[in-house]
Amino acid sequence: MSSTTGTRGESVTPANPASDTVADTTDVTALLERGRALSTPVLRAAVDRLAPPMDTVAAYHFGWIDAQGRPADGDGGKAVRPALALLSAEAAGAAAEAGIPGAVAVELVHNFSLLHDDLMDGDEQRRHRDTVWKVHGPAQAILVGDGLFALAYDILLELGTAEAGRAAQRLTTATRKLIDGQAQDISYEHRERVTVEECLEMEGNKTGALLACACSIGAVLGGADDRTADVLEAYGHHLGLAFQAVDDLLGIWGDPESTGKQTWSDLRQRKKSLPVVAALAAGGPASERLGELLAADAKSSDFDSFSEEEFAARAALIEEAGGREWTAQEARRQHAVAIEALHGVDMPEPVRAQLTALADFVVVRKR
Ligand SMILES: CC(C)=CCC/C(C)=C/CC/C(C)=C/COP(=O)(O)OP(=O)(O)O
Repeated sequence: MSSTTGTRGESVTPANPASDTVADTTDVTALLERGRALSTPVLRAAVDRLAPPMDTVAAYHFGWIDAQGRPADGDGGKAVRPALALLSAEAAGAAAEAGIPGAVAVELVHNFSLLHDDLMDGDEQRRHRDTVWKVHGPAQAILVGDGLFALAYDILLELGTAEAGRAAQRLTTATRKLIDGQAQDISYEHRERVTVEECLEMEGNKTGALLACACSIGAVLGGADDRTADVLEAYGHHLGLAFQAVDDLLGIWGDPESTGKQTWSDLRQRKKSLPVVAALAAGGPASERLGELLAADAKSSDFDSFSEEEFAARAALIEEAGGREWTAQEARRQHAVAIEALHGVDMPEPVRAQLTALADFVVVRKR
């Protein structure tokens, strides 16, 4: 496997234990850059429609300006969903450009969810800078999130075509799942035990649904019939599950320099992410000790001032109980199912290869 780093640091070097079995992914940086280049002008024009100061707050969130309002070239995210939408339009036989409104609509919903999620979780860092609620306050985080959500439908529905209506319906279904997944995720933080099945269902909702939707609405806007869109949606769903499994690994063992988030971010949040749930389900001494510690943590009034060492001890138990390896295997399994799903559609072979490369990137990413 080759090792290279893109202009925004999209390393394709194996980054975590999920990466053992994937193919070379060296062209992914170009795919992500293309998605970003084609969608950003439309995204910026959409954001400009927000009333002040929401337009400025959104520009800060996307990294176009800094906290002082000066132009910036900040980390606006990996743009995985736009890349998927454009490739799916091509898979349907259209030019990539046909997928742009879908790419932008999904990216708007994704960013709405990040703004609200950071506020709900009290997360202070995203994309290597302070979160919107931290800089501009909770009201702006809520309002700008709402604004991005509404803009997503503007972008689709002002096309005025039957395809845009079908795409908007798929976006609504995906957003409902995204919200369900978030509600499940939050409720699980307060539960002592969550099954692996419950965790996978939650992750399919909170992450799988929107990646799936990026694919299906890109395809619909590219002229695909519903069956073809459904096949690409299945690819995106399993890719989303792989994506979230890797996110769960990075949420415990990720390097903050790469992820742009705090150390041990998911442990600080008491997330019942896959490594934790799998470790608790494994049984054995490490699993039992972890269960005791997490049960005590749930009642501890000192949890917010836990040291790095205390989180490191919990991470070590999760790993010893097998939660890290199980999650890495799950990422690889979902990656394989996603690629297999692509066989259900006739598409130009270069597009199939690019969708495969994007799936490979998802399991080797460090951020
Ligand atoms: C309703 C509501 C509040 C829902 C929240 C749901 C939520 C935050 C799900 C997590 C999805 C996820 C993996 C985000 C990171 O995506 P990414 O790594 O592609 O982010 P990037 O754009 O920064 O690269």
